[in-house]
Amino acid sequence: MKNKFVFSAALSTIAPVVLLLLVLALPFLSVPPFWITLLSYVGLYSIVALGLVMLTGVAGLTSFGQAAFVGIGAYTTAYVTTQFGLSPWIGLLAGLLITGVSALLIGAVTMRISGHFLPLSTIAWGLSLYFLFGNLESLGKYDGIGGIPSISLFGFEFSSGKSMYVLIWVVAILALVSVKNFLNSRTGRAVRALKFGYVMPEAMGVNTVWLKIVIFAYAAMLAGVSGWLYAHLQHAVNPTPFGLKYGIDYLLMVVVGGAGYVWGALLGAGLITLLGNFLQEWLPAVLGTGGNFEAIVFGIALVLFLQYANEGLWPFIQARFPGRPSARAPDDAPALAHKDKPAAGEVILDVKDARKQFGGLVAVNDVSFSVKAGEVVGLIGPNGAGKSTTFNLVTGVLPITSGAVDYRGRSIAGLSSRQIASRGIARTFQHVRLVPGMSVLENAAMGAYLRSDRAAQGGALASILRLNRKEEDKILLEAKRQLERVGLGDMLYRPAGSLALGQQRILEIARALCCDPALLLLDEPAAGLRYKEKQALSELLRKLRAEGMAVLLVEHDMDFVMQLTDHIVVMEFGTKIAEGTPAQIQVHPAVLEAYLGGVE
Ligand SMILES: Nc1ncnc2c1ncn2[C@@H]1O[C@H](COP(=O)(O)OP(=O)(O)OP(=O)(O)O)[C@@H](O)[C@H]1O
Repeated sequence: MKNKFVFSAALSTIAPVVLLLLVLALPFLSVPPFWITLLSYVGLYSIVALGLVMLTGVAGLTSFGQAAFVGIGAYTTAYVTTQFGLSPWIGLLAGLLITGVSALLIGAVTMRISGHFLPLSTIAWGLSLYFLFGNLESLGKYDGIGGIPSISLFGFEFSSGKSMYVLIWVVAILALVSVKNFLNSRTGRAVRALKFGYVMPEAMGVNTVWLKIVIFAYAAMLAGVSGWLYAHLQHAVNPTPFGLKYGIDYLLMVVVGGAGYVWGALLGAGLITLLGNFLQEWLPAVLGTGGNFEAIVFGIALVLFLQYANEGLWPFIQARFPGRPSARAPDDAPALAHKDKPAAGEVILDVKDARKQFGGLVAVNDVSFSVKAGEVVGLIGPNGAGKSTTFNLVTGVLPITSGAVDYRGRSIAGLSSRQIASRGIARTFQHVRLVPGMSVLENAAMGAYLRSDRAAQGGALASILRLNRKEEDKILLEAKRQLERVGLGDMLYRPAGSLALGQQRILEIARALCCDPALLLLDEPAAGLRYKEKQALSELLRKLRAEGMAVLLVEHDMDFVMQLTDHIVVMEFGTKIAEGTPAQIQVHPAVLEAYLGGVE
């Protein structure tokens, strides 16, 4: 196992270096200039596609507007170098600034939009920018801007096709490494979770709206860099390559290559560029020049890929590699800081007259109960009794209508899930919410999102530059410790999706433990588990209770609840109908009435 990891980790580090060497060697071989130019375009498109892999493939945010950001990068440098005679490097900085700021502004509006509205808004954005480029007098209208100078560095001028080819590919490889580093970090793991809904990452403390804006800006800036290189390769810009058609082509590249894989960006950019070039020559010869047949072929290819290979081609190549490189826990690292824990018996959670109304429906009707440290409390009741709603009031998923929820003496009513998580309340979900393709270790590490020292992490930029290794080691070691604590220590590197349901539920508990909680909220933890799995879960929760953890669980499995809990709260039609020890609840007339419809 260890050897396999060393090999695949080495492979993932070596691959970009091998690619770089190949790229640098090519101009010295007698490759025809035509191929050098074509490969330069593959590099330019790869840079844009890498941003899209992160945005669309990994985070699930479809954007048709990337070509417009390429346009901003290209037009900015074209304008400042030709109008003001400034250096292309100033053009790059100005381009990055304008792309970044416009992406932050557009992102702040569009990233709150969900479903089909997001892709639609990116289409609108792509179209409007295209027409803006084409209609502004200062940008040369549809003729564009010509006479753009070459980039020069330390006296060397990138004026030849070969030198630009090398520069483009060095940038493309740096972009690849940056995106890979980013996705393999604390913030990157949160990005990888976005596609599977926002409730789980928010419960781990992730500000999902801000994170989406950050990756939108990151992808836009990569597109802007590509535009900068394009302008200085072509020495001229016009609106055509920044229109919607190119926005669609970028998406096609990512879908064909493998939307969820960084190497898929390069593969897709290569294949679509070569195919496009081939079709441009071949189709008019066969079908005549009367129609835009290339677009039709690409359209058909897109439909076929989405239908039959929606993961793209990269997974087929990756299957030939021995194991997937992933984050690995170190053998040793300093421990993460943790909060003071309450003394056994201290009231941790105090719910007082909590009320939740959905319009006229009172889902939770002035319910009160409390949970102490070192105690397991069960919240039970027939379907529709209001258990999940109560749970959601405590975890901040739903705003409370009236009443109070105090955690360790301080009100948490009205706080967001993020803020509640930061106080020390961790939760699991009724329907398991894991990132299936991510390893067990990385899934658990999501729980430690709020625990790392963010100043040391430095956020996204530190991840990109790999300045986050010490913090990463601490987080991954903590994840490993918690997984060992719950008995999943020998499954660290398996994809979470390959685990049995029982193990997935236990993994959710390990992830919750990584939050360093004093209160654990478990939503139907025994649902769908086999007898043996339930026993293992019971044993684990007993162990946690003995360590002083407070546990509140919503559960339908009466045997499980009766054997495990210290105290039970029973709800029916939103109201608390009984409360007491398992023995008291089992003979409580109101409970028997609620469950059995009355006893004689
Ligand atoms: N978002 C919502 N909007 C409107 N009504 C809701 C909403 N969520 C829950 N309800 C209603 O509130 C009541 C309590 O639902 P809740 O899901 O809390 O019950 P439960 O005890 O958890 O049930 P189950 O055991 O089936 O999960 C139900 O009548 C439900 O239809």
